[in-house]
Amino acid sequence: WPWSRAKASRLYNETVAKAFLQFYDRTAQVVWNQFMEAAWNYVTNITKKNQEEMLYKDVEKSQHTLYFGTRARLFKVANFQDSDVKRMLSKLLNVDKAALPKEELREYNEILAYMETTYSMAQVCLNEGPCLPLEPDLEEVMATSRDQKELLWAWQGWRDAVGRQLRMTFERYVQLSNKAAKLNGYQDMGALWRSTYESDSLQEDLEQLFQELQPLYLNLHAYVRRALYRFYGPELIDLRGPIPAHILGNMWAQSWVNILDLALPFPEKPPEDITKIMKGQHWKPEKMFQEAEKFFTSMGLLSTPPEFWENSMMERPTDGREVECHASAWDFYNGKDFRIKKCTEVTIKDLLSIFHQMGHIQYFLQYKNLSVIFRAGANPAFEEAVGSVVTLSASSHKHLLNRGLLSQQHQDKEEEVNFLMSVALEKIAFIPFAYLMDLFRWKVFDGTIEKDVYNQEWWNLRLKYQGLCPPIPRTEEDFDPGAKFHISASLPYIRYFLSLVLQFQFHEALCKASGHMGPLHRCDIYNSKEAGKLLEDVLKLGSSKPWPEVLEKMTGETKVSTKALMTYFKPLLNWLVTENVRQGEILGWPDFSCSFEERETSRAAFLGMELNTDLVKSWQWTLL
Ligand SMILES: C[C@H](N[C@H](C(=O)O)[C@@H]1CCCN1C(=O)[C@@H](N)CC(=O)O)C(=O)N1CCC[C@H]1C(=O)O
Ligand SMILES: [Zn+2]
Repeated sequence: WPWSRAKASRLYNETVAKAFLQFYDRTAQVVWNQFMEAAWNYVTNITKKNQEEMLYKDVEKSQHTLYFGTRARLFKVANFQDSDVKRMLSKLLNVDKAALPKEELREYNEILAYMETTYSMAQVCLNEGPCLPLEPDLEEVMATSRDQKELLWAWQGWRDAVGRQLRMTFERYVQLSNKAAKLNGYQDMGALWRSTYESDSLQEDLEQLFQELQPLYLNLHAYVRRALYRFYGPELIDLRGPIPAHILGNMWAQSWVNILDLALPFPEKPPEDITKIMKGQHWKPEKMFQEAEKFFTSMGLLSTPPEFWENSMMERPTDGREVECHASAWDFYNGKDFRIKKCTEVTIKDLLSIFHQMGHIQYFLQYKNLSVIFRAGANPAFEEAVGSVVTLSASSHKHLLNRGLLSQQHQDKEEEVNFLMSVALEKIAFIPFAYLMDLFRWKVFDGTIEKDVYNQEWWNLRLKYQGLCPPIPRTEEDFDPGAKFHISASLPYIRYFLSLVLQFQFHEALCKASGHMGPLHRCDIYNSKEAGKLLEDVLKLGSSKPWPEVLEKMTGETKVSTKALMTYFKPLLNWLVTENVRQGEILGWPDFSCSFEERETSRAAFLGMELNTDLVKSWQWTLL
């Protein structure tokens, strides 16, 4: 190639750079597409042969990345004019795991496949009876059982089947991850992950957002703790302590919406059971995907190509194939093939989750004509926020009524508080979980958390940020973080924390564009071409511009702000604070442990905590 013959770097000029990038783009589309096909074949039919094929294609992809990554370094971008060329070249410099020597790259890819497959194939067996997979069975138990012994069985069984198996492998994964990061010029893998946000104040900004959301979370935590106390009694709940992690309706306690029935502010006005209505209307998975797509096309956004409907996996296969059920959206980087893989059940929860996945597909469609280098969200949180922002409208009373999924015409004040509580149990409960997932991994990568204390440090963070504790004593034989998909699949998570704030900021901007008047939580942007245009202009930029510029295009602001989220939940916060003061609730968990065995080990953690109760008390009064 011309540049390989170039005598001096003076030939590595901007014109050559453009040819170099075009050649990269054309070849990357082929190499990445082949890898995605092999990866898809593996996760939708887990066999040794398919794993070998995927590992082989992964090596090819890494060779391609390394070839271009090393040559990109030779261009003197400083005096280049074209900002796109400069931005593309700088993105090529990070070759991630491709920097590892051949043998270690092979070992690393085998470790990644082993961890993700262990998670996807794990089951928990009843004494004589069947073995239950996570989806839908164990998740169903965690969501619907109100017998704390049964909940404990599923909670502990899942962690024995997954976390314990990954403990040793994870240690080697950390070593190789950090080696790869260092070979790319980063301190550790956490630093490499954080670099995608192009901000040197990311961690401080995130902590600031978390602190702003604390009053909302602490009030919800105290209120839910009271509700669980009423149902499970004092032998399980200490009204001044953390909540046992197995009774929140979710395997990881990351969403509490499944215990809405126990925490309904006005139980005499329960919301309609939309899952029942869907089943009564004979909804099928395909109809759920069509419903989600229709939301986007109603806004004038792009529809999915035929390949989507031909190639997606919308249900768990019944032909005995082992598959990875964790839902995901796939871009095959050929501008034509986009898919969702989901073991869909006909429930409102899965319908809303499909909106999230369809948001990824819409982003893929909007940026499909960009260079592959720019086929990503403005930052990973933008990717996550697109589907979630549409879900905020799709889950509104107005929208569900309009789509025939609710029959009750209007919502009175009390029903509205019930509705806001259901959204808060999904969104507010999620805040500290989404924050601590990468706080934990960043500390593991930078060595603050050493391998012989992984599990107790995990639980110290779960105590400090979520106000949870393990229902039974944990040891360093356990590896509870590994029981969460993204940790076994080595997928960063801070994107979901940032997306939680961003999606409300987007919601406010899109609702304004749609001409919505009135409370934010009643807004439904369905059918709004103005909102669709605003969203389209943002999505088609992909990652070609720094994300603050993209955020400004959408919202007029260049900074992530919790203002919209606080506006959305204001009516609920008022109700919560009044209720908590009436009950004389303690905000936070000064008793810091669930059971006497726990008391000793976590005392040190608690005493080291910054949580300052006087500060918290002051909030209570200001909020009042
Ligand atoms: C159910 C959802 N699955 C992820 C998602 O949709 O984000 C999957 C797996 C990880 C990445 N991914 C993708 O699809 C990517 N290809 C998207 C992209 O292109 O970046 C998920 O994990 N969620 C939803 C909310 C909280 C979190 C959870 O359930 O904890
Ligand atoms: Zn997502």
